[in-house]
Amino acid sequence: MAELTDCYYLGFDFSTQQLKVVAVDDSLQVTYQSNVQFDSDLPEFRTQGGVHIHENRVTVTSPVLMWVKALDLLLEKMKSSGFDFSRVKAISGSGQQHGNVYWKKGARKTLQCLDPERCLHSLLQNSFAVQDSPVWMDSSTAEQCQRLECAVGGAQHLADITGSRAYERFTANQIAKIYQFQQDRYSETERISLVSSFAASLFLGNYAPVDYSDGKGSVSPYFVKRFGLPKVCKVVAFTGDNPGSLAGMRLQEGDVAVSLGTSDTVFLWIKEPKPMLEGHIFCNPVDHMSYMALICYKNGSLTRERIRNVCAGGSWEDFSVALRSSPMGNNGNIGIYFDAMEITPPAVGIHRFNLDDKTVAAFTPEVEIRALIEGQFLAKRVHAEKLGYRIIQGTRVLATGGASSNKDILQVLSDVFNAPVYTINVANSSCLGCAYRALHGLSVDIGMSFAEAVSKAPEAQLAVTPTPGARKVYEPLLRRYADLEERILKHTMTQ
Ligand SMILES: Nc1ncnc2c1ncn2[C@@H]1O[C@H](COP(=O)(O)OP(=O)(O)O)[C@@H](O)[C@H]1O
Ligand SMILES: O=C(CO)[C@@H](O)[C@H](O)COP(=O)(O)O
Repeated sequence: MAELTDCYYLGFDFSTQQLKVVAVDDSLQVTYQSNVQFDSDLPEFRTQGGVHIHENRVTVTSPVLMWVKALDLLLEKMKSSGFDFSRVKAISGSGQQHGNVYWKKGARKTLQCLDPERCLHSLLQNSFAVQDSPVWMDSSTAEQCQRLECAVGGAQHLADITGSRAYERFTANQIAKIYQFQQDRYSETERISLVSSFAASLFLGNYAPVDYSDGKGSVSPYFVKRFGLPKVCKVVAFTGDNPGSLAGMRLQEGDVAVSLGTSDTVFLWIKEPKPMLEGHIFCNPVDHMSYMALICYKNGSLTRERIRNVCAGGSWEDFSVALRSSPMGNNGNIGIYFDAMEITPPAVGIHRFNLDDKTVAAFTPEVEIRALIEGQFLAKRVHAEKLGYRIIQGTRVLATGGASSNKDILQVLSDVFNAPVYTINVANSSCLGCAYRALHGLSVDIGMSFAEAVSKAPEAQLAVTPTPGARKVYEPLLRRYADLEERILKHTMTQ
């Protein structure tokens, strides 16, 4: 078989609201990007923000066939735009973390002999025992979490052995709930995948193991015949979208990454894991001797969109004008906006406070917008510091996710963290990281490290620096924010 030249490496991201793809070439330049938006491109699934929020408000699912159909659509889109699949040497990808997929008995056989004349969606229609996959926004498994912590010997012990206490969105608790309430579906299930390993399974034409940093297999003959991928194309293990972003931003120890996607997350590259009752320790996707620490916030972009709609007529430009024309520190007004039950901390409701920490019923639109953005970033810094993280001289904040395209939001981030904020020039760092992982996956056998494999990749660019005087404004606000959040949490727990 002749060696492929001028190769491409593909990174896919099955995130909450969309499926995205990035292609890079051998010199790590991005050559292609595209996406499929679940709500608008696949309206037949009637999702909002890519999900269905059930009547009880705590159960949140996505139709598994929507993800399959999105892949059909994206690949067809690539084909009709002339994308040359024959040059693809390796594929990797990521998925929103924790979401789980239940393959029905017989599905493996179906995956192994897919007819290239037909789309995946029609071929896999009957391959799932549970049609509505629980996703990371779900918080309906409090009972299962309690039982798990009890069985294991307490929340801290569970964190010590797994990296996290029991969180409602985590897959084990979701599986326990399906086992408890949908016995028939559970017994029809032949394999449970994460969203990431489910996506890898589609490309492999067989079940992929759950995130394993450097495993790889050959692409399914289905994609060779239908899209012209080379037979030698490898599928490199898919991972979670946040680990994918860590790879895409080429995070270094000492940096702090802030992802502003559907969820907001803060994550760090760490060497010494110290599991606590808040936050998570995950495997590091590019270095098996290191870890990543992560804190997740549920009320991210969707809350920003709601406030934009109410206070800025639905325009990000007007939202930005409000941020630019209001002072740092918002004249002492603080807002905490938990539209849905938050993950960090587990509290709910909209809470506005004036300069004297007195509750107020409403803010003017301009104050509301700044209160939201400042509140979100104060929360990120307060919780990162609770986990022991310190902003020091030389700290870089690396921002990614949809809202990182908004410089005025990044300015507030830089001011609250009192550190420079950097971005990479590809909106989806997870796709990019997975394209890098695809490339690296081909050279792990010769012992090449991820850092070596991507040493030629473009560096993150400085986006904004802190406004002079920011530290003086935000230091007291950080203390006030922590106290106010504590007050809300106590109130939530006594209700
Ligand atoms: N100019 C902007 N300012 C603020 N937020 C934005 C802007 N453009 C897009 N977004 C936000 O980005 C979000 C999508 O981010 P993305 O990282 O693509 O999400 P996900 O990967 O979870 O699907 C949208 O919900 C939207 O609110
Ligand atoms: O639950 C978590 C992380 O633990 C979320 O960050 C999900 O991974 C969803 O990611 P986005 O679609 O918001 O990027």
